[in-house]
Amino acid sequence: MEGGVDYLADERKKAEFDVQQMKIVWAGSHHTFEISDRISKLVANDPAFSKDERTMLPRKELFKNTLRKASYAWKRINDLHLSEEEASQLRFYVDEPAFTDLHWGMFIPAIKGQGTDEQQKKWLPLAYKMQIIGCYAQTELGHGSNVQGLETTATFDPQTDEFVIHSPTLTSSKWWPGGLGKVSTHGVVYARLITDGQEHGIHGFIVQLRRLEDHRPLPGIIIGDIGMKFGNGAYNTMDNGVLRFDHVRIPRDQMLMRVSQVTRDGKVVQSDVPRQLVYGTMVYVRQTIVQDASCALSRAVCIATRYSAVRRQFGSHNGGPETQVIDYKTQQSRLFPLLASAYAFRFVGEWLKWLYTDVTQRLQANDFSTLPEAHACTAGLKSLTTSVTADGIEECRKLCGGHGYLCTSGLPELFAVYVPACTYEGDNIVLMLQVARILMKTVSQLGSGKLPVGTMAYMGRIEHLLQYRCNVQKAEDWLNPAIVLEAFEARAARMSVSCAKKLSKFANPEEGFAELSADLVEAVVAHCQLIVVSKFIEKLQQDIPGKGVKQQLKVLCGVYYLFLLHKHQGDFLATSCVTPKQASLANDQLRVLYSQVRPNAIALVDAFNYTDHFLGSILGRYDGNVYPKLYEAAWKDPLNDSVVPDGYHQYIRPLLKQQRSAKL
Ligand SMILES: CCCCCCCC/C=C\CCCC(=O)SCCNC(=O)CCNC(=O)[C@H](O)C(C)(C)COP(=O)(O)OP(=O)(O)OC[C@H]1O[C@@H](n2cnc3c(N)ncnc32)[C@H](O)[C@@H]1OP(=O)(O)O
Ligand SMILES: Cc1cc2nc3c(=O)[nH]c(=O)nc-3n(C[C@H](O)[C@H](O)[C@H](O)COP(=O)(O)OP(=O)(O)OC[C@H]3O[C@@H](n4cnc5c(N)ncnc54)[C@H](O)[C@@H]3O)c2cc1C
Repeated sequence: MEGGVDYLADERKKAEFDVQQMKIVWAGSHHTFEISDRISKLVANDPAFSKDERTMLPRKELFKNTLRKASYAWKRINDLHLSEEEASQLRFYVDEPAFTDLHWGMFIPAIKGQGTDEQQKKWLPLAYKMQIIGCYAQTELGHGSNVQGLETTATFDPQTDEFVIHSPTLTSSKWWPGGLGKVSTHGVVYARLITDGQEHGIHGFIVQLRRLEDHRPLPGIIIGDIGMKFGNGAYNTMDNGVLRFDHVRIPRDQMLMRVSQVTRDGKVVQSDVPRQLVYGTMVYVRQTIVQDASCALSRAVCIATRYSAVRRQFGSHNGGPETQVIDYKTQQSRLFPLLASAYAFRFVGEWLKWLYTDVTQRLQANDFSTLPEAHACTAGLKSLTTSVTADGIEECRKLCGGHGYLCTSGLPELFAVYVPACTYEGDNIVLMLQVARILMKTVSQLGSGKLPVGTMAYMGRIEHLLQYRCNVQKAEDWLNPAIVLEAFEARAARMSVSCAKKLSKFANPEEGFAELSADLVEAVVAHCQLIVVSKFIEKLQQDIPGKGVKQQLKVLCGVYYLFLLHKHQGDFLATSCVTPKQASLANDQLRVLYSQVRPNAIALVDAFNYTDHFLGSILGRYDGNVYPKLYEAAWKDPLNDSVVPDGYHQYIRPLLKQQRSAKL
């Protein structure tokens, strides 16, 4: 893959499986592997996409550099006639948050999902050619999670056949939309629809924000960037923006009208599409965020695993080499569950993509029956995977000791870029509580004859799950997927039923829900972990070619669920799903699996097929040549440009002089 001496060659020789085949499993297919391999190399080999100085640039330079890269990327996409899939891979491997993420990831999907055929025909060609650039302007200074609480108004004026978009208060200023601050010419703006003095809820409107001639804001529009965010480089390449409207007029046909229409005389007509489709873009993006979680986590794990094999501490015998830190059981027990989680999230992300595609096809045929399942799965899995990934990146930084704290390890920037995923596209707790509502509704309907479907189907066997007793006798019994699935199902079902029972004691269900919300979130976590475990197990039922590939995946699947069982043994014991003895056997089996991962660890992270450019980490270099490169990089820091620092004469010399004269 990369040239030069391979300091990890001995580790690579230990692999017990076909790494090339694992790369294809990770990519999803031969086709996606070929594209991602080719495009990642194309980006890595082009100096215009260098990331070397990103964490050292002041904001204005950083932002301009992002604009340069985005414009160059667009030129490459067109010059090379890249397909939509190849273009999106190219943007991914450029690896720099930019306005284009929101243009392609939210603006266009919002028009596709909520616009009528005519609206799509009018706006999409302009957007596809980037003749207009769009953002998704929903969140306000005063309201983000509570979408129904948004204050921006869109009042229909029947005299002129226009909507008047207005920000009535400071807190109604749009605040956060990516790409809005400095770039977008247009936005899908969410506002309260008012016709004839009556409110009709939140709807999306296509609003032009800047003149196409000179990029100045249109009359009545105040627009800018909201300021620096957490971390060096990181998400500061993005112009998250603020936007205010002073009675800005747009034609009536710029309200996205798939869900509801406003007629020429100001009547609001609901189509038979459910109103929740106004939230459809969020469902789409949450699904992509789950896929993205496996990328971010695998990247951190790749860095920490390679470095753990390079790094040696203690244990030298007769002057021989010290022990590789990856051989410490504590290191393995922190690192390998994250490696297993990266694979688990990959497969659940793959499944969620399938689910989303299926729901979209059904929606097109006016079948809305699977929308609640799509909402529950995307909301729950987005929350679970982003929380684990953000914590996992930080754990990987700690696994790299002191060097992990250097920007050249790539981990601080990765964490800073990634951690807002726990907040954007729905705060993780708020989304978990959405799933909790759906779980409680499902439990309350048990026995009514309405069978739970999709990922809640296991609740249909509630009687059995409430009586279930785990029959694990010895550690290896924990390798039986059927036993594991039942234990996870019973735990999730019992936690939900327990919450439902407590809820039923409250006279006011909303009060009960608020009071029990922390317990409800725990029940949702159990439910979502069950989904991930079951999708991993399902993946193993497929035909997976390649020497030893399936076996490695079985080991990783075992690590994933046994680690969860160990970490959450309080839940499993409290719900009597396992006995203390069985929990202890699970932990014994987990240690056995760690020792099976160990020889394959480097090959398992090689299977992600990341270039050194994409990893952006000296510690994670493919060749393991860490120390000379760390040493070399230190001298490139601008602080080392001069031997005597700027400020010496002003601040250090007078200090030293003063101490000398005090002594004399
Ligand atoms: C390759 C492409 C990559 C592109 C992406 C790049 C990433 C870029 C990085 C960052 C982008 C970040 C962008 C943003 O952050 S945009 C803003 C996101 N904002 C949010 O997510 C807000 C979160 N809040 C909400 O979603 C909602 O307000 C709410 C929490 C769900 C509450 O809403 P509301 O009060 O209206 O609803 P109820 O709780 O009363 O529920 C009513 C019924 O509706 C159902 N429901 C709720 N949401 C949905 C949905 N999304 N889809 C379908 N159904 C939904 C809910 O279950 C209730 O159903 P019931 O049957 O009980 O009536
Ligand atoms: C980097 C970044 C990019 C973004 N990009 C965009 C964008 O492109 N477009 C856009 O429109 N928005 C964007 N956003 C906004 C984002 O969607 C919101 O920040 C997010 O939805 C969370 O809402 P909030 O900020 O109002 O949090 P709040 O809701 O104010 O959350 C604050 C705290 O209150 C808790 N909380 C809130 N409600 C409840 C409840 N009912 N029960 C229990 N606890 C609760 C939360 O858990 C949290 O701990 C972006 C945000 C970030 C950070």
